Amino acid sequence: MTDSKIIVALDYADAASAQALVARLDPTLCKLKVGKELFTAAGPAFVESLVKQQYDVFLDLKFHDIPNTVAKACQAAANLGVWMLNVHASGGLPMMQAAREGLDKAHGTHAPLLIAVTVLTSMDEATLHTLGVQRSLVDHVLALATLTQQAGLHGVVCSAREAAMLKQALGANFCLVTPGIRPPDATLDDQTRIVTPKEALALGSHYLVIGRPITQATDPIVALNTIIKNI
Ligand SMILES: O=c1ccn([C@@H]2O[C@H](COP(=O)(O)O)[C@@H](O)[C@H]2O)c(=O)[nH]1
Repeated sequence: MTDSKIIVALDYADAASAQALVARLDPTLCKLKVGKELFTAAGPAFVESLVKQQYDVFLDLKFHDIPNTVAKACQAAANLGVWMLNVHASGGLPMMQAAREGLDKAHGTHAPLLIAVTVLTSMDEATLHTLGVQRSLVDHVLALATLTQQAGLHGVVCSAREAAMLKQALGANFCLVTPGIRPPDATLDDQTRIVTPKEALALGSHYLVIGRPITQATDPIVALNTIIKNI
């Protein structure tokens, strides 16, 4: 277990490419995130291999289904030994409560942190409105995060732009995990609600999820160390 606040998103097409980077990293330097691309390609065995290499692993599969299915999926994820996993808050209170209860049954005191995605950091307010959501993006994030806290989850995925507001509304212990992190000179890619690493921590993010600014850099280790130095 490292106290690093950086979670490197291992968004690779296969286990070999991901492992090539992992072998150059150090579990004391950062945590790792496995998302839909790598999990679909490499499966649970690769997640377990990262855990065996002493990494804290965030399994970012964003479960969203009927409560029973999500509860069982969370149990299966917990059995891989991951440090954190997530569901979509828009699955609603019964789904999130079932997820939490599923984890309680699976792992007792060693249960992973369970968090919920509010509004994806790629999404802006106009896109949110096309889904029929009429309130502002910030109000929607707050409503989903409040529901997540009511369900007894440990925190949320949000943009660091919403971190200060959520910290004030839901308390300093409610975990804020923020993707959409971009160093000052980085490209936006498909993210819209971006924040620099230093600013994200100042705003109250507990963990920064960083993918392409590290993985697509000419030298990912140099990119990671530069970010660490700047924060
Ligand atoms: O709202 C969200 C939720 C998850 N993500 C994930 O984080 C990383 C970000 O990667 P970058 O390359 O730094 O953009 C990626 O794995 C997403 O699936 C997110 O971006 N936003």
